[in-house]
Amino acid sequence: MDSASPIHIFWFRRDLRIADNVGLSEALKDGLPVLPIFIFDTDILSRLEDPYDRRVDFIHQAVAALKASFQKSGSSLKVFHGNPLAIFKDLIAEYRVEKVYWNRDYEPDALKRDQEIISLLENDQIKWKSFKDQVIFEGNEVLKSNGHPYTVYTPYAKRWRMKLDQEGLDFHQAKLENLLTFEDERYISLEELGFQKTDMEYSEPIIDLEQIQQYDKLRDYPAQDGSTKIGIHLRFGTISIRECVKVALENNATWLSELIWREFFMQILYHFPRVVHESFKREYDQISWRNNPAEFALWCAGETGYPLVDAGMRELNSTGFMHNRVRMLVASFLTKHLLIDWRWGEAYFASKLNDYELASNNGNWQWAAGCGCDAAPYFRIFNPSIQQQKFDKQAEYIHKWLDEKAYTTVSPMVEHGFARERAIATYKKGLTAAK
Ligand SMILES: Cc1cc2nc3c(=O)[nH]c(=O)nc-3n(C[C@H](O)[C@H](O)[C@H](O)COP(=O)(O)OP(=O)(O)OC[C@H]3O[C@@H](n4cnc5c(N)ncnc54)[C@H](O)[C@@H]3O)c2cc1C
Repeated sequence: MDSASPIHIFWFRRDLRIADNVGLSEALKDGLPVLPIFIFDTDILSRLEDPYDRRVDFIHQAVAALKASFQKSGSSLKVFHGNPLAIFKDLIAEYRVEKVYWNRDYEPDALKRDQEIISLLENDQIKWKSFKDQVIFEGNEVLKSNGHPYTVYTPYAKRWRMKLDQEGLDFHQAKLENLLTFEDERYISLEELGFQKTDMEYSEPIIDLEQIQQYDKLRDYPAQDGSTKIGIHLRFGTISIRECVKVALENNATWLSELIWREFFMQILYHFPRVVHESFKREYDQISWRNNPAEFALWCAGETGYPLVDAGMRELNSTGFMHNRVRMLVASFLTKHLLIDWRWGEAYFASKLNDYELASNNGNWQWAAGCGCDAAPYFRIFNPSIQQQKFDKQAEYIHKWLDEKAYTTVSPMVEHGFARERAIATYKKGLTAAK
C-alpha cells in the first residue's frame, strides 16, 4: 500500500459489526479506500479493576471476528491499544487521511473523547463525519411539542412510535470492495491488554423468533428462558438496533416497548447528564442512607437470607447476567430494605453486568430507588417473599443458584415489615427536609 495515497478511516467503537453499520457503509460509499480501525482504549480499560472481565473478552472476540471478515475481503482491521488521541496523531503522521468516519456514542466520557479527536482533526484540516447508528432516535429527535425532553416513558414511547411510523427503518449495506487493500495478521492478545480469558463465548447473535413471540408471557419468570440476552450485543453493537426493532414490530409489542425503554433512558442521560452523580429528583438526595458496609457485603455476596434476592446476586456474580425481574427486586431491597444509596448498587452492577450500559443501569437504579424520572413511588416496596411466590413459585430459579443449606438455613438479615416501615419513615423525613 502506498501511504501517500489519500484514504478515509472508519473508527469502530460500539458498533462491532459489518451488517447494517451506518457509518461504515457511508464511509465505503465515499470514493476513497477505507482503512478500518479499532482502539482498545487504555483510558477505559484502566478503570476496570478485575482482570477477569467478560466484557473485555467479548469485545476481544468480536473484534477478532471483524478482522477475520475483513481479511476475507483482502483487507484487515488495524487494532490499536492506547489513548485514542495519541493513536490518531500517529495515524495522521503515517497516512494521508482525508476524512474520518464514526458512529455517534452519547455517553459523557465518549462525547468528551470525541471532542478531543474532532479538535485534533480540525487542526490538521482533516474532515470528519459521524452518524446515528446505535439508536433509532437520538437525543433531540423525540421531544415534546414545547421542545423539552420527555421525562415520562408512556408519552415518550407514543411519540417515538409515531415518528417511526412516519419515517420507517433504513438498512445499510457495506461495499467491502472499497476497503483499503493491505495485510495485517497481528492481533493483540487479551493478556497483552492486561486481561484474562473468561468463560465468555462470543458468537454472532441470532434472534430466536419463537422466544420473542412468547416474550410477553414468559419474560417475568426467571426460571424460564424468556428473555433474549441480546443486551450485550446491543451494548457493543454486534447487532443492529434496526434489525431488532424490525423483529419486534413484526413479532411482539412488549419486546418493542423494552427497546424503547433503552432509548428513553439514553435520552434522559443525554439531556440530564447530571443523573450520573445526582438523583433525577434532586430532593431524594436529602435521604439519610444508612450505608452499612457489612450489610452491603451480604447483599453483594447473595447472603441476605431472602432466597430470590440471594439467587439473583449469585446469578450475577457467577455469570455476569441477572434476570430483569430479579434486578428490580435486588435493587429495591438494597435501597429500601437496607437503605443503602442507589449509587452503591449501581456501581456494583456496573462492575459485574455483561450488558452494563450507563444510561439503562442508572435509569433503572433510580427507578427502583424512587428518585428517577417516572420512577416507582418510594412507598412501593417489593416484598421479597411475595415476589418469590409470584414469579418463582416452584423455587426452580432459586434452586439453580442456591444450595439447599443456603436456601433453608440462612434467616433474613432484616424482617420485611420492620424494613418497610423504616424505609417509608426515612424517605418521608428526607423528602420533608428537602421542601
Ligand atoms: C437495577 C437494574 C439495572 C439494570 N441495568 C441494565 C444495564 O446496565 N444494561 C441494560 O441493558 N439493561 C439494564 N437493565 C434493564 C434490564 O434488566 C435488561 O436490559 C434486561 O434484563 C437484559 O436482558 P435481555 O438482554 O434478555 O433483554 P430483553 O428482556 O430480551 O430485552 C431486550 C433489550 O431491551 C432493552 N431493555 C429491556 N428492559 C429494559 C429496561 N428496563 N431498561 C432499559 N432497557 C431495557 C435491553 O437493551 C435489552 O437487552 C437494568 C434493570 C434494572 C432493574
